[in-house]
Amino acid sequence: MANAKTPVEILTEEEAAAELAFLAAEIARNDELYHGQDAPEISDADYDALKRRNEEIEARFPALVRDDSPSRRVGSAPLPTFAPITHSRPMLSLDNTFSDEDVRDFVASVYRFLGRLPDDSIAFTAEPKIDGLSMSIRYENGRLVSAATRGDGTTGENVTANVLTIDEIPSRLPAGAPAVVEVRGEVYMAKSDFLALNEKMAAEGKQTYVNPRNTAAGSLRQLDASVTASRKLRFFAYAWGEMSEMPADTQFGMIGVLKGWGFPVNPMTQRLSRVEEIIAHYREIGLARPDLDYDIDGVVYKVDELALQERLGFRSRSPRWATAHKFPAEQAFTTVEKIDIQVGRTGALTPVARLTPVTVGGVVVTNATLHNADYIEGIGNSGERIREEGHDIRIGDTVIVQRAGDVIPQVLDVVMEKRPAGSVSYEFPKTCPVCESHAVRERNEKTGRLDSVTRCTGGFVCRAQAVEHLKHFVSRNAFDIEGLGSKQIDFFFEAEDASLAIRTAPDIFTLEKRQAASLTRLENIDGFGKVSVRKLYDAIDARRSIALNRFIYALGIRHVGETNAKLLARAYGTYAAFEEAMKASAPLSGEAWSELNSIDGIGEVVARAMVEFYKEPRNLDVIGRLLEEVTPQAAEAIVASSSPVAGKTVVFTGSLEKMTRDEAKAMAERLGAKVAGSVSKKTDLVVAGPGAGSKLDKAREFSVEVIDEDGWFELIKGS
Ligand SMILES: NC(=O)c1ccc[n+]([C@@H]2O[C@H](COP(=O)([O-])OP(=O)(O)OC[C@H]3O[C@@H](n4cnc5c(N)ncnc54)[C@H](O)[C@@H]3O)[C@@H](O)[C@H]2O)c1
Ligand SMILES: [Zn+2]
Repeated sequence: MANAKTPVEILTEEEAAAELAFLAAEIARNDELYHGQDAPEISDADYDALKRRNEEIEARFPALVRDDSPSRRVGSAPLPTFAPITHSRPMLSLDNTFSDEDVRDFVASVYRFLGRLPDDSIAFTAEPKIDGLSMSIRYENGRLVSAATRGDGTTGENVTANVLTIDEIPSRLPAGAPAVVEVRGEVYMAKSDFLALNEKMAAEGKQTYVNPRNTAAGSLRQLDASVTASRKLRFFAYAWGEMSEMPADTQFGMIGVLKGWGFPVNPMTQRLSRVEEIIAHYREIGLARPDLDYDIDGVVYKVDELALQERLGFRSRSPRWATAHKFPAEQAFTTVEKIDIQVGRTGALTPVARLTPVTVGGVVVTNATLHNADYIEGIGNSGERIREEGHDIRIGDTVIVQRAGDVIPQVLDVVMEKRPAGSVSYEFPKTCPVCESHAVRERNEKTGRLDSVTRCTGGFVCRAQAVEHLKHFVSRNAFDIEGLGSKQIDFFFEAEDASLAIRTAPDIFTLEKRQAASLTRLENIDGFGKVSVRKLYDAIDARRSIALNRFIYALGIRHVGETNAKLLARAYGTYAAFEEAMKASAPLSGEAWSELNSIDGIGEVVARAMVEFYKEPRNLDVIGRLLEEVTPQAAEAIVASSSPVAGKTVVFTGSLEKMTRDEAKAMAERLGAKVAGSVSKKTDLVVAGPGAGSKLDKAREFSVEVIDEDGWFELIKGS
């Protein structure tokens, strides 16, 4: 029996008929999923391949073309949930071209049809093909009266209420517009709005959407128009239906008219006449594509002169005067050759799929991130199933990879039919591949779910973590040592010679001393020279004194980023006080612990991470050696000593009416006060607005002075 791989040239008539029947049903099914449900099951490239196969077979066996052939149909039937609208003029599809050769053929066919010679110049417009859903919007006497989806090209769905919520679509036309106007174009969702929507869905623990096009279509076809209104849809006008009067006689002229009426039109639309110019514009739009805030899947060429369009006319499902030049698919099939594990600074184990190289949208892809163990198993961040039916990813699997712009390639799905017999599910390592320490997944105390990240417990023992730690230590917001970047760290870390090796941060500061006593000279090594070595030593020496917050940040404690490091430096003032407090917090109770937790901005997760860090003797050893070389400066005392709140610990609570919480905090800190998030024995003053609750009770318990906002302004008056 023939299959989709059998060359069309050798199909028997019987086989061809059977395959055409199969394709008609399969394409109709996918049309319904895509256009009807906004939930396609296969990629656009796969869908286009089915369509092409159908066309090729029909071209060889014209007598077998079926009445229900996909080459004669547009879209899918309108959903019965919406009232039907019969289009005054059909809304058709476009013929596709995939190569420069196809484009030349298209242009030649236009010349041929019109009986023109190649040196008669026929103008074409070239404009991006927006990946949204097409809409026909009817105006009578300047007022929007109805809006319809394309449906099956003849009958669409009445979505007037939904379309009225789209800001970019005018509900009235300016005076002077013809009595009947039908504007056609594409409703779409901006990529940025799509990402924001998905972020919101994820934050609410809801299922996220797959892509902007399906989301736009789904958002528009809502029975409740207020849902549509909340979705920020946009519009590009590029065509028209019934017009009681034509305001222009070219495609390009009509676009100008639509623009004048207040419709957004695409700024990359151009009028060109030579094929080479058309192809050059296609490349230009292709290059701009990753940076556009909306998805496009090709460039549409249309004969510019409307009189010529009329002469060229239509085929059953598309105009003869236009074609869509598609971009190469940004998805492709390849196989997973193996799965490697990378180890980061905090010990996170990240799986990476090594792929058989494949070109995706013009770029060769060899790797794809697999994020974590759950992702490989087919489980998303909130426990939901990802990929179709939660397919897991296995070594040897054929997968669909996708590249969108500069984003790291993703594995979109697994082709289950091609899974090798006897394949086994991937077993995530239980030990670190670099140091062989145990790798664990912590349990989130709040949700009870396992953390998605698997971590190496090796800490300083782990070479991978050690080298990433060093890179963090010298990074821009930490020690920022000029001439000591990621590349140099790799070199020094791997160096065998003891006078060159940098394995932990203190080694950076003993390098010059060790070198002075050694015969292996850094300046003789490729990539270094006398001058650059001297510069490096100077840069290192320049950091022997460093701001406390940078020092704390450089330690690379989990969850302690720049902001937290600043808060800690400010709260403790000196490194000695900071370290002492962290050690004293070890029991996770007592005064030091509650003081740590009362620092505004420092949450319990951060506090715990610091306590853990300071419990580890190896960390203390490294810090001890580091402090022999480096002096963290005491955090600048910002205390305006004359102010009545200088040196005091203040807590703001309740709803403040005369200042925002941030303002209050900044004001207090400027006056030398320390602002805490909760009331403890150490609190000197509580400023309470209306609705202050438990903090007020605490204040009474510790007999802390409580004042209201007015009292606060009275107190600091003049300072
Ligand atoms: N994955 C699937 O299962 C599946 C199923 C059906 C269709 N599809 C995809 O949908 C598309 C086919 O649908 P189609 O029949 O709408 O054909 P089409 O996308 O090839 O072209 C026609 C449509 O392009 C749109 N368009 C965007 N910008 C335009 C412009 N500047 N000028 C004119 N038209 C413009 C219009 O909405 C028009 O109806 C293909 O991309 C196909 O891959 C995918
Ligand atoms: Zn390790």
